[in-house]
Amino acid sequence: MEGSTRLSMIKSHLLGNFTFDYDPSLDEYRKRGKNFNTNTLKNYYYEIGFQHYDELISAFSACPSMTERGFSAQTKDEKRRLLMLQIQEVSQHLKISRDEFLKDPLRNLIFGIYGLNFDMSFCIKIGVHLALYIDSLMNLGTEKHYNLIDRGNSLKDIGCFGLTELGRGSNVALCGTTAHYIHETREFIINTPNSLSAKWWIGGAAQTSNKSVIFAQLYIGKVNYGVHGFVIDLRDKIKFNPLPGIIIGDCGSKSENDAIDNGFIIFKEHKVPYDALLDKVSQITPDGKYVSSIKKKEKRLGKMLSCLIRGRTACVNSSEGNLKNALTSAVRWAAIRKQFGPNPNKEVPILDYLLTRTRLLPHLANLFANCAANEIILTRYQNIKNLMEADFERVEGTEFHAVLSSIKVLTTEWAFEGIHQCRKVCGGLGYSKFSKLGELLSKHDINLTWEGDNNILLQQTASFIVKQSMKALQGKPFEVKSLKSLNLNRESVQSSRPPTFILSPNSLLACIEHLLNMYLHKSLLHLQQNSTKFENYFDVWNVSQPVLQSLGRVFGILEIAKYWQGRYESLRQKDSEVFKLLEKLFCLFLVDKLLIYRGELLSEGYFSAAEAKILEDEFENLCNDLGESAVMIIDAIANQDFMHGSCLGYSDGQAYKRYTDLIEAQPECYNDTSSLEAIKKLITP
Ligand SMILES: Cc1cc2nc3c(=O)[nH]c(=O)nc-3n(C[C@H](O)[C@H](O)[C@H](O)COP(=O)(O)OP(=O)(O)OC[C@H]3O[C@@H](n4cnc5c(N)ncnc54)[C@H](O)[C@@H]3O)c2cc1C
Repeated sequence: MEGSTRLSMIKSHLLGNFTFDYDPSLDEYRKRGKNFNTNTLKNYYYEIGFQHYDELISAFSACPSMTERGFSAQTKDEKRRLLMLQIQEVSQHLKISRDEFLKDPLRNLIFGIYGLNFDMSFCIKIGVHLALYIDSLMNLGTEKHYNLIDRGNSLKDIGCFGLTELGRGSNVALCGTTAHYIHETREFIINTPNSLSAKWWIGGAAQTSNKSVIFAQLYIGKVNYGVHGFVIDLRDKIKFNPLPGIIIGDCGSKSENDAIDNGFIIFKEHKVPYDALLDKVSQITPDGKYVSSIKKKEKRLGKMLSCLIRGRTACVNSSEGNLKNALTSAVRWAAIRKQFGPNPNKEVPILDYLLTRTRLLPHLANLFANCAANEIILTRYQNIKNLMEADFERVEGTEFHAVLSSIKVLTTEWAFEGIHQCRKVCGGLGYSKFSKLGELLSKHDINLTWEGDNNILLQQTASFIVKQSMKALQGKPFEVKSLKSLNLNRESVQSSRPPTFILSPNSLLACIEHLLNMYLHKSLLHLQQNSTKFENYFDVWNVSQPVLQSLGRVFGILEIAKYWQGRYESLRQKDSEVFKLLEKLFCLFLVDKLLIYRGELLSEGYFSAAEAKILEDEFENLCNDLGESAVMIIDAIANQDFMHGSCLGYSDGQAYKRYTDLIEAQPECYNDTSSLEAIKKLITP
């Protein structure tokens, strides 16, 4: 037992009403796990950007507001104050500047990942400024905006990102805010023409930001040139009041993430200078003519929205952090918590039950898949960014958008389901605020909607696959890697059967590939059949959605799986035990996904009922086998205890003591008189 743990146990014996002997349950489970090198697994998991983690861990650990954050922040205001303090403290320990970013963009991305592992609100608050506001200036602005980027990086300005409106979210092309060009003075008048056009939900607008990138319809005379970005001062920097012609309010309490001050913004004929226009793509010449390097309006909109890439990336990263923190609590707690047993005097840990293992282990496999998804982005992001800077319309850019959209959907959904399962595995104590699981679930929830609603994003992935396939059917071969495994021959897809050794990683992967081809042909068939029933493509597309959504999903699963397999293969020679462990997690991931689509595969005749049964058995075998090592796996990849902050998930395994200490530390624990008067009135003496 560590000295500090022993000391705090002695103190609690003296002060509290709950006393516990040292609980060895977690240590005992650790000894049971299959012997593998946890360092190899840790190095594998954090390999990309490994060099940056030490800097981040020591910066975060040096901030008292982060290591001792506790559970005291209750109200919206308290949460906001604490968050600002955390940002302030971290910024004193970490160098952030445009030069640092350009020198090493990976460092910034890893900073985002680590921050999201600490707390979504923390990272989103600073992320809206650093990623959405500053990225918009970098992607859409020109040299004259560099000064603003530097000011933003050194926190002399704080900016927000104003796209969504009260009346319009997903359909941003129809945003209502207008920017009318006045040629005489070379200014724009920014206006909110009606209540539904108020900018809404804008993170950081209600209190923190003095600047914003605002998206508005650009008009010259009566001609509308579509949505453009403008960088606009919102407040004076002395009193922090909104400038004349700008009204700002708070969007009110939310389900969670209240530390982020989401606000609404109304413009009343507010004048801004010409340089407010982020003019990399489009300019207005001195004689008042509109010129643009991207001719089509909808393509220009695509460029404007490319600023959302990092936001979407953040959703994938944050899913990994949230799910990992939840699993850390649930797996450790399941090794500590004992219920029932063959011997009435000796209960067994709930993690011993096959049922618990089948509830937790598929989510652990998803977590490793999410880690692979993070890496797909980390390894491709800079290259794609450079390619798109040179030529925005490159097909590689569209492909990246399709891949990112699908993996954003998958990972955010996996994390949501996984966190909820972890809450249930932790039973009643999982519902306590001190387990952090409820907070994680509510905070994570919005990842399924912001940065592109998941259902809309899947449509974009499906649209990319369908368009490219139509071109390929007309004789233009697939140009991008992710589509090379598509088989355009419907008969050959329909007649294909699973490889004999259905349970090997390659055979399972082949089944997923088949599933993708099956959904491709189903989608094309649905679109074709529906085009005879409906007059316009809008309706054809909409009624074909159920099958198109599956196409978008399976595409992402295959992309992640292909990447993941390549990564763990690199360990085959280096460490055969860790290699075998990762291979099992990989197979569990694929088996779990194939079981989701088992009905479809059976009805298409791809599987027989006996083959489906083999898959079901394998699912149980893998969960059972991996369940034995689950604590060791979590130990290898878990965050430091202060990062997850859950009393159930601490690495010392003293969950009961940590929980009751927190309960007794609450001022109202033994002395809550808040409703005493009302109770007295209610109860007749
Ligand atoms: C806490 C929070 C913070 C935010 N921060 C910001 C910010 O800083 N800046 C900013 O600009 N925005 C921000 N947003 C807005 C966010 O990006 C939008 O909420 C999101 O894009 C979804 O738009 P919506 O809410 O209008 O939903 P809608 O677009 O109205 O969608 C509602 C439902 O309709 C469905 N739907 C829509 N179209 C279709 C279709 N064609 N087919 C089938 N179904 C469809 C969707 O799937 C969804 O389920 C924030 C939102 C929240 C809640």
